[in-house]
Amino acid sequence: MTSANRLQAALDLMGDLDRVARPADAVVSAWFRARRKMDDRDRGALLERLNAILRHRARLGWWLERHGRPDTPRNRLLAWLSLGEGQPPEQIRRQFSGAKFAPAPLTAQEDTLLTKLRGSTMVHPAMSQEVRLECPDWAAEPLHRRFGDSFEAEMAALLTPPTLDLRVNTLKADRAEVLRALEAQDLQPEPSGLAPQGIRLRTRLSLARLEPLKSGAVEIQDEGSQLVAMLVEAGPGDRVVDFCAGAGGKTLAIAAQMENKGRIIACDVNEGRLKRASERFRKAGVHNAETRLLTSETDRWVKRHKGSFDRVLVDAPCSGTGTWRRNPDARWRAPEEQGLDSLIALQARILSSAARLVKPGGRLVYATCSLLPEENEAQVDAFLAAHPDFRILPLSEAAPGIASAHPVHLSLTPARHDTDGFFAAILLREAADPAQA
Ligand SMILES: C[S@@+](CC[C@H](N)C(=O)[O-])C[C@H]1O[C@@H](n2cnc3c(N)ncnc32)[C@H](O)[C@@H]1O
Repeated sequence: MTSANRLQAALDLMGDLDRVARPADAVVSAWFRARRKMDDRDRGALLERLNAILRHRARLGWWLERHGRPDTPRNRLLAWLSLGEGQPPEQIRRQFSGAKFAPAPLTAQEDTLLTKLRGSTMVHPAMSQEVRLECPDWAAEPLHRRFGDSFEAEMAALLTPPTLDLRVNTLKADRAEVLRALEAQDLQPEPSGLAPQGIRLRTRLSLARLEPLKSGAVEIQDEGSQLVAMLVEAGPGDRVVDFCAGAGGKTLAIAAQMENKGRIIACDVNEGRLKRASERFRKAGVHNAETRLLTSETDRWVKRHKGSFDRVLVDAPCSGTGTWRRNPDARWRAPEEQGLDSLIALQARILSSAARLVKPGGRLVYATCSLLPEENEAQVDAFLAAHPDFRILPLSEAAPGIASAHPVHLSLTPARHDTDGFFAAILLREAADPAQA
């Protein structure tokens, strides 16, 4: 592809992203599926540019507004080429040639925009802190409250490109063996600092090159997510529920901890995700997991299985504020679709319903990939106030090796831990007979 063809491809994809109200990664996957023949290098370059534009969305919008131009894919791309890539107007003009598979020539207004942007840098002193740090209005107040003096550092960390984290599937391989295989491919793998089965890759690569991924010896999973699954501490033979299992990322990690013994039930209200989970179980060699589609969090199945499980994980639907490194577009979508308040109410209902499944003496883990206190500790406090038969197991007792950003619960933040933002609270149900405890 020529550089002009790559720009036209970026415009097509940005147009789809603006039109389709779905997460960027889903839109991008669909777009590439329809263009399977695209060269790996073109694909990599396109993705890199697109992600950079997504990570600079507020700042690019600020510049367009300053110069009285609407925030369209074309204007955004022009502003990016000028401010982000430092391309001079004449170079941009040459690529917007109107030739086949190249963008249409610049209009007079677009040309003026480039002239005005020439010599400016991405950040301007008149920008608010929120624009400079790409923090949407809906999340600014709770994030300031959560981070105080660390707000700037945490928001800046959320703007860095994510690393690629892998979890070794101990049903098929061990970490030393996978590390050796990745080293042999010259991928410079590093064992994760906190997750015992984690491996971090910092070199950019096409996933098609990752042999252990094809064989099911590793899964892609952020280190924070691996730690949440670890806190469930499910053992071989346990009966476990992963209540909001989605496509089974944490179910897979828990099943491996259980050495394929016992039973883990992956529940969700989304049939498509559970289908993907089943496929992943097969590929990973997991035999002790099954899926259960729920009609809602109060499905009759929950009532029928009250008090039946040793471990229950609630990986609740949330604002996803902790995953902005990976999903930069999520800032500008979620959770306005359903509203933060209704999301918080849903989390409370899910937690309280899933808690019924826990045996006396059993463990309930409530987790989110949110950084907002109202989805995390406030949610746990409200649950405990309404459920006196549960108490907290402090992280310092459950996993003393993890230096959390919260005194009692697991709280991982991008600036402190170089992981996605994650929260998890471990709740124990009092044993009916104190001797059981
Ligand atoms: C954070 S995601 C789960 C991610 C998954 N555990 C993983 O590790 O890959 C939250 C999940 O909650 C599910 N969900 C939403 N409402 C629910 C409800 N009322 N009951 C159960 N699950 C629900 C969503 O479909 C979504 O898959």
